[in-house]
Amino acid sequence: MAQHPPLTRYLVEQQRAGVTLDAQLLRLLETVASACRRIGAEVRQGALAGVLGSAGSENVQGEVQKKLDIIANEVLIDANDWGGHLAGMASEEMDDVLPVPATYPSGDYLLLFDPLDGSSNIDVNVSIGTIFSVLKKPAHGTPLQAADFLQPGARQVAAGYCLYGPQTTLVLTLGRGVAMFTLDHRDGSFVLTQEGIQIPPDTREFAINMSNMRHWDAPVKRYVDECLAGKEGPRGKDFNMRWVASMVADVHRILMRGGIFMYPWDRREPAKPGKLRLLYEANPMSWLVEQAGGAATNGRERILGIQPAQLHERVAVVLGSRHEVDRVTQYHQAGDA
Ligand SMILES: O=P(O)(O)OC[C@H]1O[C@](O)(COP(=O)(O)O)[C@@H](O)[C@@H]1O
Ligand SMILES: [Mg+2]
Ligand SMILES: [Mg+2]
Repeated sequence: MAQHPPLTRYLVEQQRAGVTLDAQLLRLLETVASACRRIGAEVRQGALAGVLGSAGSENVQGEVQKKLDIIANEVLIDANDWGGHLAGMASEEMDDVLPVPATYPSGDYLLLFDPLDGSSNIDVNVSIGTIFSVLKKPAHGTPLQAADFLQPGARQVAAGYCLYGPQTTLVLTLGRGVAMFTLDHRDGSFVLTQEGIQIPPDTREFAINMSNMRHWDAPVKRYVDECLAGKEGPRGKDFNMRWVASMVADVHRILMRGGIFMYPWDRREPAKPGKLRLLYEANPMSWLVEQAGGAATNGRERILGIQPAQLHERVAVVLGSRHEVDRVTQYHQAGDA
């Protein structure tokens, strides 16, 4: 293998090594990568391309959409809806699922995405990204329906994200470990720069939005209090804290050097299980983290085992270094007992 093989070569070698990767899935992954390259180009142009600021609209979840949320969503749709590899798409920014238009051949796969993660960071030039998840369309022979997308994360066939930061980085799993590709801006190719990424099981770094502390449940408060107590506390070591407010950047840091990320349920909107979306954010990130030897739960159960009941379902998220995630999960389970 060349020192930095391009994405296509990596995919073909995965296929040869026994990963189930048919021609449609191969095209899908290439297409998502090239859509991310285009989104990344818009991000880099920023004010020069007039892509910053609010779009003046709201998505189905009542969140104000930024111009880039909409642009990224459109780029992903335009790139994917004609190629014969997809049956349909679902996005954080679309109310309903989008079948491939009848004028184009339909494929076997479903693509789910958070087109632009970390929207609050767009206008301040902080890392943002695109998160994606791929499922197989159930073979029921009837037209595409929203229920086709309601599969537990354990059934994903591919998942990843593209981080638009100081470098543009594509991170991917096909169920055999996690690989990272860096965009070579000189020729526009994603090349393999790291394989077999492993998250250390222990960490001294946690990520949570501390401003919500007064709204947390007791197990989360206990865990963070113990971290804050440092060397003198029950953990016997000092912890550091990081919070980018772009899940994609926080998860990338954890894949690179370990840590724990939490966006738990809180009392602000008690009817919502959490802020993050199960299908577009939690499932793909949880699979990546598990594939890198980490763990991901909603505080009580494995995220990848959750049967989704609706498209835009939310979930509490605790993911990262295995021993820390286990600890937070045990604190919840002890509280429930
Ligand atoms: O602003 P808060 O409450 O800290 O939330 C930050 C979280 O919200 C998100 O930005 C949600 O993603 P979107 O930008 O796709 O809505 C996560 O990326 C991040 O972890
Ligand atoms: Mg997001
Ligand atoms: Mg988003």
